[in-house]
Amino acid sequence: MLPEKMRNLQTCHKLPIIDLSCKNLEKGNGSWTSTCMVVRQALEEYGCFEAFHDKFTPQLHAAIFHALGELFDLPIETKRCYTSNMPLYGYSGESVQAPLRESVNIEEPTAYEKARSFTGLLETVYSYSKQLSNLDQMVQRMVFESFGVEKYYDLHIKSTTNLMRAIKYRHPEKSETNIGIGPHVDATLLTILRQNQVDGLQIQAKDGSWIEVAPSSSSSSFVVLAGVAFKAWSNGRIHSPLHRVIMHGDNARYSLGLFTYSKGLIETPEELVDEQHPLMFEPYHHLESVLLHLSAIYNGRDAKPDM
Ligand SMILES: O=C(O)CCC(=O)C(=O)O
Ligand SMILES: [Fe+2]
Repeated sequence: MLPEKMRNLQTCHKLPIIDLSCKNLEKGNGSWTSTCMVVRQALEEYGCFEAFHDKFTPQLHAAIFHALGELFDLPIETKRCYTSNMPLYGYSGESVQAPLRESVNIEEPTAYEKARSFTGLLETVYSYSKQLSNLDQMVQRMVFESFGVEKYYDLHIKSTTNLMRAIKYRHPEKSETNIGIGPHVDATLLTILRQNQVDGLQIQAKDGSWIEVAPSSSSSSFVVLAGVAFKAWSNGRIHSPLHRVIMHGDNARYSLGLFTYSKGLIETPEELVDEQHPLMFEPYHHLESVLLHLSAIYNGRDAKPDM
């Protein structure tokens, strides 16, 4: 019998890869419709896939990860000045729970002015989030279409808001844990992640095994992950996977995430509820409940899931 650690990584799963490049996809054409179904299948089976999207140039990626390196190299006193009125937004330093991890969390809608007045480096990161947001909206539209409820999409997307998170995981010292962030689900609708060349993200498959995510280094590659809000919205059909970051090797890992929330209600469309699929989740105020949850963590109480 293999030790538990190895057994859990023994997996024949491979994360689905989906090409969402605009040159191939036009809303309404055949490949758009079939790609909507492929996105749905990936989110139902894994809650996650690797997306290719051709709008991001290698130059842009080089500039972004260069900016991230400089951002986290700023003195700790400077980073701590990037604060927010909202709990856990702004700069979040290394902690007992995640000793390798620091993050800078930029929230909309005040983000632009604030990021700009803090440092030009954050402005670069924030402008990138605008492009990621287009990808996010495209995936959400595809999900709505794949479930035949596109009539709700426009209203839904108007009420969404994003958090852009820049993360650094330093490599662990010999005596330290190699856990960058422990297993959690995101409370988002969707999370879109882009990393530097250092892997470490793992996604739990439905059978309990961990899939090591090794995205292509192409500037067009992103990891798309469903949060619990999409699971609730879809009446449990979309899977929201546990995921974690494990650090290997000597290099620091940098990642950028776009985290999407609704400022309104998460409510399952009536079309997705019937006798075989009774309502699993009562409607709830998304962002409001996430912020309440964060306040609970902030006040030292134990809470799950992560934001
Ligand atoms: O750094 C990553 O790739 C994952 C980060 C993550 O899961 C989170 O911040 O919720
Ligand atoms: Fe996460």
